[in-house]
Amino acid sequence: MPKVYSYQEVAEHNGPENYWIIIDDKVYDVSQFKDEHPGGDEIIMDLGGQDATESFVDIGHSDEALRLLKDLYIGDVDKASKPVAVEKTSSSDNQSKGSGTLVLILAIVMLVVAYYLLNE
Ligand code: HEM
Repeated sequence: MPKVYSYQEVAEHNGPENYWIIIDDKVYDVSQFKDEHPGGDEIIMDLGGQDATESFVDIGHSDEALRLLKDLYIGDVDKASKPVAVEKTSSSDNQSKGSGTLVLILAIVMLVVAYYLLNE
């Protein structure tokens, strides 16, 4: 019998020591694998403690990736338990960083346009 974990238990493994993710109602311990992930560790850490089925499928991972999953499998998710929101501070940091860059680019574009208009 595979071990069964509640969404709450999985959500508690969202780093920095341990990262578990859910794909197709199965729980995978990706704490070590994240460092070897060809798609980068950041993406895995962002999804730590959460259901990553959609992201995993969207990428169109190869059969090799599916084979790797078998070694990381630790149990099933208890579907009777309630999905919980995982607190993520890093992704909101990234967002503000992203918009800061956008503002900088816009400012440079405006300066260049102003320069050309003034020199006409
Ligand atoms: C434990 C789960 C995962 C395993 C075993 C895994 C494995 C792999 C492997 C083997 C590759 C190389 C390309 C391939 O063989 O398909 C790959 C690439 C990649 N993975 Fe994952 N992956 C996992 C989870 C995820 C998740 C949750 C995401 C979230 C979006 C993700 C995003 C990516 C991306 C962006 C690439 C790079 C694709 C490219 O540059 O061609 N992976 N992964």
